[in-house]
Amino acid sequence: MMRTYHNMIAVAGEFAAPFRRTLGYAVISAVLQAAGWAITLPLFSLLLAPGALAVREIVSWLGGLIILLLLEGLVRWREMAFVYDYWHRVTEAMRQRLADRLRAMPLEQLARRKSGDLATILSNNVTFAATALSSLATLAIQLMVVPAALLVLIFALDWRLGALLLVGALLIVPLMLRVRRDANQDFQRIDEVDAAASAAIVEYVQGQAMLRASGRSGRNAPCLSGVFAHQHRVQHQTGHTALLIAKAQLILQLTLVATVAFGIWLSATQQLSLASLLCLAVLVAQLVEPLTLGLSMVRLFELADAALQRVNALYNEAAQVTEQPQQQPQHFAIGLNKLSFYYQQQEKPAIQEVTLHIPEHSLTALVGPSGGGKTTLTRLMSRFADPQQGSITLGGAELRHITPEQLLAQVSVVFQDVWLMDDTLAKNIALGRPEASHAEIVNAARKAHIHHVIERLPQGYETLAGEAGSALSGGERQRVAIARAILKDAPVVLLDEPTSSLDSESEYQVQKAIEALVADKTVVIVAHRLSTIRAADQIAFIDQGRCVECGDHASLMAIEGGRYRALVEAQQHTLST
Ligand SMILES: Nc1ncnc2c1ncn2[C@@H]1O[C@H](COP(=O)(O)OP(=O)(O)OP(=O)(O)O)[C@@H](O)[C@H]1O
Repeated sequence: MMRTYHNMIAVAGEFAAPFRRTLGYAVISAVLQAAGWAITLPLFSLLLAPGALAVREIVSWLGGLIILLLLEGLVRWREMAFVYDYWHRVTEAMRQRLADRLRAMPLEQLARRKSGDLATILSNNVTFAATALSSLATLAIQLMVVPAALLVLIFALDWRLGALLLVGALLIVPLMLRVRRDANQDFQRIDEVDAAASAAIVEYVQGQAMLRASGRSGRNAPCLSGVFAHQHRVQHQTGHTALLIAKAQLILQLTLVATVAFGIWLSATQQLSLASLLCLAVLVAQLVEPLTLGLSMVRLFELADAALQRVNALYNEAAQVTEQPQQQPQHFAIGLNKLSFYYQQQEKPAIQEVTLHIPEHSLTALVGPSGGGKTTLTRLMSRFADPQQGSITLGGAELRHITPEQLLAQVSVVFQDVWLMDDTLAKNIALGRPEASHAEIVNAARKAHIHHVIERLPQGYETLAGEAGSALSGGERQRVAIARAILKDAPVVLLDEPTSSLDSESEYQVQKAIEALVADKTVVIVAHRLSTIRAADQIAFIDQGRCVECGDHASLMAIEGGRYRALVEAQQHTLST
């Protein structure tokens, strides 16, 4: 219970104070409600008293009851204010905080999480967590405080009646603890299979072209097979808690009936007044609803608890921090100093003790066999993740000490998979410099050799990327990304395999676009086509995470039995055959 409360306070964030206040109101209104029912005892006593009716006293008790009801309505109104005033704000703030948290998470950590899982947290779990704060928490208080207060009143009527009820309530405690524990585990499993199903659907939709080509786009698609059946199995298995709840409800009903029967016997044997018996009947009748409703809602409370835990766990994920003291890059040379890096859960390092100096305004090409570590090196230069050993500097400042805003302002990246956001092509190009004028956007597109392609589209620069996506070839998408980098005009450019899998015309166009982008910049390019990087200032040959050779084309070709030389000769041989 306390864990759930702490999770609620953590999730409420800046709204924790009004939330606490609302819980206070919920307690007060529940106590007022129970106090109202307590008035039935003096009323029944007066009504059943022998002799003339004590009208004045009856009216004053009724007046007291009306005041209590008015007070309760007033407090409940304040309580509801949280639901109406804050619900949307809490939901929005929660999503905003989670988005901030995702932004602060190292990209490597983010890439490891399934997108379906994150989507579930940001949509379903946030909605449920907000519902838990806005209405379930106060409902839970109502369902606990009202029966507790009624139990105290029944004890006051006759301690034996109270004790009987208490024993019945204690009998169901172990059952309910089991329901809570099982339901909590169930909902975590349900969340996991739901997230897996969402991820599978995303994969199924994105991979349609490939699946249709291989004749596996139907129910037997590899990404879907088994996912829904597993989801159904898990949902079915998790239904057993409903049986436990029904058992607890039965025990409770029997206890209530036994209490009333015991009260009748006490009254028949002159141990309980008739007024007390009538009052007992009223109090027991008031107990039925909150107790049965409370029991049937335990699963819902646990579902909310699971949502709170998942939202909180994401809040608490490690963030990539800017270490103190903050440093400013003094120039645009890059230094890799004894750099080593492991991907999570990988035994072999992807990068091992790489030391490389990339001078300002120079072109450095990374070459080597597939899986050697070239992409990882460029990713580390944009602080995709922090290296476990060694350091990377930009202009003499360590990346860990540069704020993300400053780093992003200095570095443009064009990676293998060009990502276009769901907006117009103009907005996509202006992503790195939203304040750019239309003329500047067109100018960047011209330099990137993509202007004539965009102009031919019916909506031109106003074409939505989603619609343009299917009309743009791989090379054209890359040129949109290059136009984006040209417009941003950052002094450092990281390019990852921009010429992979293109026909020769597209490759020529992309090459021209790159030439426009890299002039006067510090450039690191991952290259497979060695012909295009002969003029590079330096070429680093990366294999098994190590920099095994480094120099310009001529000096590397001069190494007898050198790795770069062997690669060039192998490519020349392939081209000539
Ligand atoms: N996200 C990841 N998680 C775990 N291991 C990874 C990840 N990305 C890459 N690796 C591993 O790190 C090593 C280096 O990969 P990297 O992609 O940097 O090589 P590369 O030289 O760029 O290869 P290619 O030329 O094929 O793109 C490989 O062993 C690869 O399997």
